[in-house]
Amino acid sequence: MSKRKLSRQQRWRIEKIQAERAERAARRDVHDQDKLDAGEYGPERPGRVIAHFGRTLDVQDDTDHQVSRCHLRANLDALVTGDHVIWRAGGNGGGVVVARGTRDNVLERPDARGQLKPVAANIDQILIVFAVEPSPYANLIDRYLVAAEATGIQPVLVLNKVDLLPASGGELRELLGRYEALGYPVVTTTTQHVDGLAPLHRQLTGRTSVFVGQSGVGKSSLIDRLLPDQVLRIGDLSADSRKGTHTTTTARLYPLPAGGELIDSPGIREFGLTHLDAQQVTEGFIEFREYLGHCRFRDCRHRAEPGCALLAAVERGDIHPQRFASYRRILDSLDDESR
Ligand SMILES: Nc1nc2c(ncn2[C@@H]2O[C@H](COP(=O)(O)OP(=O)(O)OP(=O)(O)O)[C@@H](O)[C@H]2O)c(=O)[nH]1
Ligand SMILES: [Zn+2]
Repeated sequence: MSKRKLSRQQRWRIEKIQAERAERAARRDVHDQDKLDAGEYGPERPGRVIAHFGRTLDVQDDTDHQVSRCHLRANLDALVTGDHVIWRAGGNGGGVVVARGTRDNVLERPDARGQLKPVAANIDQILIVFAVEPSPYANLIDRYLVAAEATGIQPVLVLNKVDLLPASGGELRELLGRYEALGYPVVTTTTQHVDGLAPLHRQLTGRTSVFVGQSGVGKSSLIDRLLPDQVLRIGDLSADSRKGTHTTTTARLYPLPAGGELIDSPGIREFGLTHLDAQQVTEGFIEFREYLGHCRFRDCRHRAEPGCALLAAVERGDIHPQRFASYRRILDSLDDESR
């Protein structure tokens, strides 16, 4: 068989599969529409997506908090964990999602091909976890803050393993003071004391949060303590036979015992500085914002230009030199990545 013929045959197979798929989806939608018209589904109710497996979703009702496995009307775009939806209950515990609410914000991550894909929505705060050990490298915190600022979601700094801090408090305490002065909430934790998570509990109550941070800082340890009843937290998804191991990357929303929610997945935990441009980095340093647009040259790169408002602020001591150095390093690393 010639190479060409084989590839034509393959193409045909692919087209056939796609056509069948589209037809199936259309049939299901017509079928749904019939059922909706015939009143086989209950009334429209608000809910929230707490997990998703392709076009199958677990939706928690806003009123009675019951979870129903729903499918998505074929005319709706893919939803993510955290999305507010309108759904209708069907027979045997299932249902159909008929509309998506507007998103306050969305957390995105590049997929295998480098395309940004939403992974979770409607998040109130990103908890950036770092630790006394392994200690954060210079500008790690700034990198996370810039990435968080670009999403529009409030970042919160969580310093874990404070049981390992020297009595004097060390440099990290000083560093944290600087971020507090910029207006960032800072919380310190330890999993080694019974009440070591008290300040964290206060920060989480009534909000939807995600945890991010470097390996080894204690994210799993903290989350295990926050969700004591969720031993199967991530593992239970891979037991779902319909999607195999792929579902382990799916974000899931967990209610916190004291109120509030946590959205977690391995992918979310690895959230970091990806796909940012120079402008996002510049605006990600919140104390720079009041000076932006005040440089003598409109295209000022804030390097050595005369009349640079940022450099003048650093000079006066209004911008900390370490934050400015950090800014330059992050910009330089973007240049490296795009080369
Ligand atoms: N001393 C001390 N050790 C801690 C604390 N919290 C976690 N650890 C330890 O730090 C190590 C790493 O904790 P993990 O919870 O696995 O960290 P992680 O951030 O989930 O790491 P990855 O799974 O690699 O992303 C473990 O040996 C924990 O026991 C703490 O408050 N104090
Ligand atoms: Zn400038």
